[in-house]
Formats: sequence, structure tokens, C-alpha cells
Amino acid sequence: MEKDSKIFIAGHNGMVGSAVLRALTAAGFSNIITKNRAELNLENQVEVNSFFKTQKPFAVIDAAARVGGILANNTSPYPFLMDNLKIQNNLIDAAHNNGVQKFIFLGSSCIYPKMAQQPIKEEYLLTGSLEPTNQWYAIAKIAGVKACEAIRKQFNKDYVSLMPTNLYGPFDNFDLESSHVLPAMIRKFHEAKIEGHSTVTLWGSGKPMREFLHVDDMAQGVLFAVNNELPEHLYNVGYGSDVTIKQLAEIVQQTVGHNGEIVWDSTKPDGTPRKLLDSGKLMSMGFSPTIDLETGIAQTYEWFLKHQNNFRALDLKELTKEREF
Ligand SMILES: NC(=O)C1=CN([C@@H]2O[C@H](COP(=O)(O)OP(=O)(O)OC[C@H]3O[C@@H](n4cnc5c(N)ncnc54)[C@H](OP(=O)(O)O)[C@@H]3O)[C@@H](O)[C@H]2O)C=CC1
Ligand SMILES: C[C@H]1O[C@H](OP(=O)(O)OP(=O)(O)OC[C@H]2O[C@@H](n3cnc4c(=O)[nH]c(N)nc43)[C@H](O)[C@@H]2O)[C@@H](O)[C@@H](O)C1=O
Repeated sequence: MEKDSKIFIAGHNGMVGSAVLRALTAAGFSNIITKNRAELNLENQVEVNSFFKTQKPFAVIDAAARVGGILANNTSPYPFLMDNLKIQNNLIDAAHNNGVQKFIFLGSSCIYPKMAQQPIKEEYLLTGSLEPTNQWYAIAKIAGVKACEAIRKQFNKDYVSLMPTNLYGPFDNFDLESSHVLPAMIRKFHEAKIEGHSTVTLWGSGKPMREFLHVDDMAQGVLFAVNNELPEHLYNVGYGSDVTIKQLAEIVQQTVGHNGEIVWDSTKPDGTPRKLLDSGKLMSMGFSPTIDLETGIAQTYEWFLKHQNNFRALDLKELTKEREF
């Protein structure tokens, strides 16, 4: 792709979108367009169609979605299903109808069956039942993968899906109700240290395993897909190894410098027991993550310390309202 090709990054204010914007800018891409939610509500089909008709981007990176941790997913199934379907349908369909040559759709490792063989290969998609806590979000993401695959098959366009593992890094959501586990742990251990609390309560049993990829490594994966026409429709993007939630807690606790006991709240769900991705397909083509978990957590904690008065938070109450355009 030419450095001056017009690229639309949807969701550029989010954790992934902002990392992709940094990576593409650093790589010399000079014609990137972005719109915040007030300028372009991606759930609104009329607005999205009109934007694509006017702008005619060459490529689209879809990093916009309704995103949240296990509790938000489990308690607000409808917006996690419907908002994601709306956003991705509007983007994919408008892209297809307005000459977009390259579309990069971001899904999630939760699209794979709950009890999938580990590490999870791309071909395990749709071979078993989903994890109940995030099946709503997963069904939407699977529909996005299939929409891109269908366009690729029928119209021979370079529409590709990347499936990231659990991500973390700068501009994450640190809200304790709606966030993913890693930012929640950073905030919980930090606040316990500052407020002198000897115990920190974490969710579930601590036994599930998760694979964590720093968002700047993820952005390199997206850059790789921008620079190369990938031969298949679906690629996993992971770090290559995983840890238990208990091990993660110990790394975060040590990084933050909290001394004390961890209490496990068994009323909260564990979610899927393990979801280690086999990212061999993308790695064999040249993608290679560079940020190990300890370094990434230390860097993210530093970022948190600088930005802790300015968190992004998902308003769980807003997810219970009916909305119309
Ligand atoms: N975080 C993770 O661990 C993982 C993320 N992913 C995927 O990566 C992608 C990005 O996730 P992440 O960066 O973490 O999520 P964020 O919540 O950080 O960012 C999502 C972005 O989408 C925007 N957005 C959402 N709804 C709309 C809308 N209706 N109109 C316009 N903009 C909208 C948000 O805008 P606003 O800033 O206004 O809210 C935000 O900028 C998603 O597809 C997600 O599924 C996959 C696996 C793991
Ligand atoms: C990326 C991925 O993210 C989500 O799936 P998840 O990995 O299950 O989500 P999570 O990061 O919130 O939790 C991981 C594990 O950690 C445990 N845990 C402990 N203590 C806290 C805690 O304080 N907060 C949170 N959130 N979890 C905690 C928690 O009980 C669970 O066992 C989905 O959105 C899914 O759709 C998706 O795509």
C-alpha cells in the first residue's frame, strides 16, 4: 500500500485504535482519517454511508467496538451483541459498497469454542459451544469475520480478520466495573498501596489462564496486515504464552509494590478456563511480538500513574438504556 493511500481508522481514541494510529504514523502513512463518536456515530447507518460516499478511503481498520471485561459482557448482553453488529455491519457494508480495497476487522479470541484444544488454531472456529459470559460479543465478532470472508470469497477483495488475544497497555479502560483484568489489577493494587489496605479482592478463583499481548505489539500486527496482502481471511494475534490469573496478580502486585493478601471473590465468574492462541500462521510470515509481560506491565503502570485522573470508563448504566437516532 502507498504511504499516501487514504486509511480510515475507526475507533482511533480507543486503546487499540490509538496504538494503530501511532504505529501507522511512525511508519510514514500520511493520509489517515479519523472521526470521534460525536462527529460520526458508527452505529448510525445513514451517517456511516454518507461518510464513506464522501471520503472514499482506500483502506479501513476497524478498531471500533463495544468492549469490556467479563462482568460488563455478562451483565449487558444486548449492547455487546447489537452495538457490535451495528458498528461492524455499517463499516463493512459501506466499505464494500464504496470501493474500499482493504479492510482489517478486529475480532477477539473469545470467538473460539470454550473448550477448544490448546493452543487454538484458526480452523477451530465454529467447532464447539461458546463461553457463556461473552457469547453475545463473540457471536457479533463471528458475524464480522464471516462478512469479511464472504466479501473476500465472492468479490476477491483484501478483507481480513485479525483475532487478538487479551490486550493491555496505554489508553486502556481502568474502570473497576467494566474493565478487563489487567487494568483492574493495576488500579486495585495501586489504590490499596496508596490507601494502606493490606488485602485486595480479585474475581473468580485465580485459576483461569490468559494470554496477554501489549497493544503496541498488536498495532505492529495491524501494520503487518496493512503492508502485506495476507493470503487467508483469518489470523490469530497473540504473544505465544499464557499465565494463570493468580500469576498475573503476583506480577502486578510486585510491579506496583503492594504487600498484602489477595482475596478471591468466588461470586464473580471465571469465564473460559484457557484461551491460548496459536499465532504461528502470522508469526511464520514475519509478525513477532517484542514486549514481554513484565516489561509491558511496568510500562502500563507508569502510564497509569501519569493519567490516573483522566480514566476512560464504560458507563454500565448507559448500557441499560434504550437508544434511538
Ligand atoms: N481490549 C482487549 O483486550 C481486546 C480488544 N479486542 C478488539 O480490539 C478492538 C478495539 O478494542 P479496544 O481498543 O480495547 O476498545 P476501546 O473501548 O478502548 O476502544 C473502542 C473505540 O471504539 C469507539 N466506538 C465504540 N462505539 C462507537 C460508536 N458507536 N461510534 C463511534 N465510535 C465508537 C470508542 O469510542 P469512544 O472513545 O467515543 O468510546 C473507542 O474509541 C475491538 O474490536 C475489540 O473487540 C480484541 C481482543 C482483546
Ligand atoms: C478480551 C476478552 O475479555 C473478556 O474475557 P475475559 O478474558 O474472561 O475477561 P477479563 O479480562 O475481564 O477477566 C479475565 C479473568 O480475570 C479474572 N479477574 C480477576 N480479578 C478481576 C478483576 O478485578 N476484573 C476483571 N475484569 N477480571 C478479573 C476474571 O474473573 C477472569 O477469570 C471478554 O470481554 C471477552 O469478550 C474478550 O474478548
